[in-house]
Amino acid sequence: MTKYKVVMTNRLMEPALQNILANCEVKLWEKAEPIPREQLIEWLKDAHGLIASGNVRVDEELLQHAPELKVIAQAAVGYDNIDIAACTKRGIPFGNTPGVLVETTAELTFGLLLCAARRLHEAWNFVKGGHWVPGNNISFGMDLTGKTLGVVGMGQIGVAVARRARAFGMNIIYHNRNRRSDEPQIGAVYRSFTELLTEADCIIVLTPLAAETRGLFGRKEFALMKKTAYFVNASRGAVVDTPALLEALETGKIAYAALDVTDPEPLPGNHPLLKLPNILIAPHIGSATVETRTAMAVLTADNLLAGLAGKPLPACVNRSVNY
Ligand SMILES: NC(=O)c1ccc[n+]([C@@H]2O[C@H](COP(=O)([O-])OP(=O)(O)OC[C@H]3O[C@@H](n4cnc5c(N)ncnc54)[C@H](O)[C@@H]3O)[C@@H](O)[C@H]2O)c1
Ligand SMILES: O=C(O)[C@H](O)CO
Repeated sequence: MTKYKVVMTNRLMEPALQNILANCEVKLWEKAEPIPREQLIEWLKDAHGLIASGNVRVDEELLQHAPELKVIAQAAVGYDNIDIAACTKRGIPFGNTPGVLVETTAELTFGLLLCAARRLHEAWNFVKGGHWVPGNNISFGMDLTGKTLGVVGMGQIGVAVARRARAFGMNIIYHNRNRRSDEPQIGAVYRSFTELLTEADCIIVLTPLAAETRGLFGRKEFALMKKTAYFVNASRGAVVDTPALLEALETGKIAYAALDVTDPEPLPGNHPLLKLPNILIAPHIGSATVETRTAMAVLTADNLLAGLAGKPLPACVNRSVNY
């Protein structure tokens, strides 16, 4: 039996990779740098399936070079690198991995806030650097208990973060594209975007990156925040205007930022954000545990194989082409 041809722009965790290799003829890009566009175009010319990754742009121009493509899958919930309208126009279902990474990403997101508020990475560097001598200490942090957390983007991960914040005795306000009907269950109170910015002691961003959220946090928004505010971004780097964040941290418009995502990514080693004392940056590791990356890989393989077989994807973004 002829096997379907599949292009993978990065490696997936076992056993999902073995499942795909057993069922398909695979071209796998394994190098650390993103696959060059020309290489991807060349590989896609007779491919039936594509496993994409966040560093690959899937748009109309790319799809023109993939006439046989039946399905695209990606091991991520965010899909800002994929032109969904272009996929839909060609009848290609796109599968992502919602749900399976919610608790893990919430752990990292709330963990960033906790580490930032208690200055844990400064504390560790202080001790490691041999500065812990009588009379010397790091600058003090901030209690979370009793403070107001503002969640912007109260979706699956936002709700899981709110649950953790409640356990820490925080009051929770949120802003979302649509006001939620389950506020009592979540234990969060709705605010307009401006109200949230002015009222929150800590702000956590968990919206998708889309046209309406690109640059959502700019100079004006940082100016509205409390000077003591802690700002956490675990969504996508481009939701924040990076020069505006830099200025806000340098000039004391806000107190501190903790980021799991940056613009650009990876952040170059000489980037001015890295020179600031009031920032903590992680290299986009929200979902990066063995268990969760494995679950994401399994769902991605299931999406791919379902699409190749012409069946509904377990998690499909453009369902209109895949029922
Ligand atoms: N750091 C990481 O490793 C990591 C991991 C997983 C997800 N993410 C990011 O987090 C995002 C959210 O994931 P999720 O699973 O919670 O998705 P979700 O779809 O469940 O939640 C997103 C929420 O944002 C809201 N929203 C959309 N546009 C908005 C706007 N303009 N203003 C306010 N709210 C808006 C939506 O209504 C929704 O409630 C993903 O799209 C992805 O970009 C990052
Ligand atoms: O969107 C997501 O799932 C994460 O950012 C992937 O790493």
